[in-house]
Amino acid sequence: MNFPQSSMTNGRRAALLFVDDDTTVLKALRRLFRHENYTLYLAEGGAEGLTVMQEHVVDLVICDMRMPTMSGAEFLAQALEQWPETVRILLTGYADLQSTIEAVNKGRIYSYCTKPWDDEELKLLVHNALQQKHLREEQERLSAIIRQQNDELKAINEHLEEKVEQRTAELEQANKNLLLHNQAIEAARNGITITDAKQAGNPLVYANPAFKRITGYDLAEVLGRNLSFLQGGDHDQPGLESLRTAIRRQTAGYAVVRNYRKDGSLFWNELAIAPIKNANDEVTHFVGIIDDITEFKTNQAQLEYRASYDDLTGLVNRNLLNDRLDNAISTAQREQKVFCLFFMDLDDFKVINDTMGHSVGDEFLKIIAGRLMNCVRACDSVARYGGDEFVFVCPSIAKTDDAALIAARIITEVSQPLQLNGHTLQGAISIGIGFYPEDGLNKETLLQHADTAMYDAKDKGRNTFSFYTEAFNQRLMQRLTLEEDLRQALRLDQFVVYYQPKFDLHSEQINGVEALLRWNHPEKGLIPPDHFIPLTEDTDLILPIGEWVLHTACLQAKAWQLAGLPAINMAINVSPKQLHGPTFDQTITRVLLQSGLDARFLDLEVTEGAVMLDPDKIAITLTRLKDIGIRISMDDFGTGYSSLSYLKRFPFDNLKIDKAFINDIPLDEGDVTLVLTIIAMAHNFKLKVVAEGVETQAQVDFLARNGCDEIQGYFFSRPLPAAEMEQLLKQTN
Ligand SMILES: Nc1nc2c(ncn2[C@@H]2O[C@@H]3COP(=O)(O)O[C@H]4[C@@H](O)[C@H](n5cnc6c(=O)[nH]c(N)nc65)O[C@@H]4COP(=O)(O)O[C@H]3[C@H]2O)c(=O)[nH]1
Repeated sequence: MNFPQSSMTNGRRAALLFVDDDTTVLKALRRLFRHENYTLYLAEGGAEGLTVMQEHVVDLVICDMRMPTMSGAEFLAQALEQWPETVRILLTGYADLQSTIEAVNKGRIYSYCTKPWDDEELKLLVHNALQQKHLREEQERLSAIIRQQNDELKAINEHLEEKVEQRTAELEQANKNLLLHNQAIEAARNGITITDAKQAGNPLVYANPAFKRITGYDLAEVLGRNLSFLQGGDHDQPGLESLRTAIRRQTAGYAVVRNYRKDGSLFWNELAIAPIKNANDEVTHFVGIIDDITEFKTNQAQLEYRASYDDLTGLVNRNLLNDRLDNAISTAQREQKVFCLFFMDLDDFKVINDTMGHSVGDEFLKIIAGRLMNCVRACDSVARYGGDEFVFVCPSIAKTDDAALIAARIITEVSQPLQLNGHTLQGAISIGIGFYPEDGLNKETLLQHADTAMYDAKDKGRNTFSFYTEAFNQRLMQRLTLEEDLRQALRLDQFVVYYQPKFDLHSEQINGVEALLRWNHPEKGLIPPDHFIPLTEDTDLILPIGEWVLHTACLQAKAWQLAGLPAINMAINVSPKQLHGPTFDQTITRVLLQSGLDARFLDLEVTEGAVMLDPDKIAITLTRLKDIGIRISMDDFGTGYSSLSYLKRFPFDNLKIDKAFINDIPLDEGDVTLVLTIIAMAHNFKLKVVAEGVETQAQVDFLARNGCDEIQGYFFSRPLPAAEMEQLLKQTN
């Protein structure tokens, strides 16, 4: 028989092992299979058989059942454990048949063959066993391949599923993103448009809701149209050209353009466009982002305006004035020309502001600004330089005569009465004029010199104009020096108070003194107050100096009382600035407290001009002072407004007739009538009358005869230093 397949296992010859203690059996078996295509191993016992199996690959074992030392069953059990793939066949006698069949059934051996065996049967058994082994191995190999392929398939499947899941997630995310982008575009504050770049005329295919909010157009009205309709007729704009170029070149573009809403109103569009490309890199659409920057533009314009113009009056401000002056100077230099500059300051504007409030003051300034503009040519610059200061640069005026004409016109215009808040007001302005280059080679000097000239105009009586002169500049410089000297005088204690007695014509006694300030200058000697008080008024120096006088005079009055001299009134001059100060009554109370002087001995002399500045406020202040016992005198009566209503309105105790009316009595009939009228009128108001500047016996007699209560003047005594005044008090009272 030929069994070619079974003799080969995995491409090699199958190996058979015969185990029997009987060498004749072994030889018989070898003989039987010698010519078959097998590799044959022989072992004379179980132990040797196991050694062979360890050293060689054995496909089939034929083993005798009954062997000494190790039985066939024992050997096969060990072989099964170590080489389960090896086919095991038992050679058995009939005596062992039962246990052999059991072994077959339990799978411990493949089959058995009873001794003596039939050769062909044994060969067939071996062949079949090997065939089966081969088939089983083949099946296992195939199963392994199938298992491996299954595993690979599973892995591919799992990978595919993973991929599908991932793709699905990506798609879901992409969908979400798309939705989000869509919502973002719809919710965007900026207008967003998409136009079709492939169609002629680049028509609109999409616009978000903000587009409607900004332009007022519904989507239905604008779809399919070219967005140039937003320009209205306003096509001549530089920004548009850059947008057109961008579209032509299919690139991104940006421009700020004027657009018009559906209602025709203008809005500033900060427009950015960008091309959208398809997969083939072709531009299919343009996206446009519209930002309505109208508010920003308006604010910007306002800021620019504010940087150059005065908010209140709309006149040029200092910044722009500086530029214009620079220009005027360079033009004048280039063309060898002269130009003129007016420095203007409203007279008594502070009074309007203080008495009527800032809003009236502002309105007043606006009206004046308008009037100034009326006086100049449209191309000239009138600037608001400070609170109530204005500057006018006039390149066309080169001669003093022309400048004087304009100045006069400005004064006339400003002085026209005007109605504000139910009041009739009359403006007044002082103008200083300087010429370039004569009065200043640069703008700072020119402005300063015109300002100096303006002070000259003020000095000349206000509501007038002055040309800059070096002489006045010198005077101004002296004034500045004097101011500094006065500050120093206060620091160095150079002020002294003189006292001039007041004589009571009824009791014929000194019943008071007036404190009069002197400046004991180390070089110039005693300087009278008229020489420096006006300046201290202008500079606020009067406040510390006035307080010093109050303090010194009150201390002096108290000192005389303490020295046993009869108690007399101490009259002290109060300047308008002091009186209008917010803490004047507190200052007085403090001075009284510090000096220890009883309020009823203090007599404050105020002028008509001072109370006139803000009558309501001053009436309250004076009443408050009067309430604590202080006396109030109206000084210099007759020189100012001399209004009867004032005598009623303010809590005056005394009325002082100015020296100007006393000088020529009793000879001048006019003055006599006036003085008699004042005395009668004052008495009607229950005021005492004091005559100032009494120098002659005739004046004394006249005044005594006509009921004047007190006199003050050189006739009785000049103002005296404290020590001399003390002597006089001792002698006379
Ligand atoms: N020709 C002539 N003059 C006479 C005669 N009798 C008095 N006088 C002068 O007339 C001035 C009277 O003072 P006033 O009217 O209050 O006028 C004062 C007053 O307005 C102001 N003044 C003086 N001291 C002070 C002060 O402490 N504070 C303030 N705010 N002003 C003061 O200065 C002005 C001038 O003061 P004075 O030079 O001291 O001049 C004093 C006095 O010396 C006379 O018979 N003939």
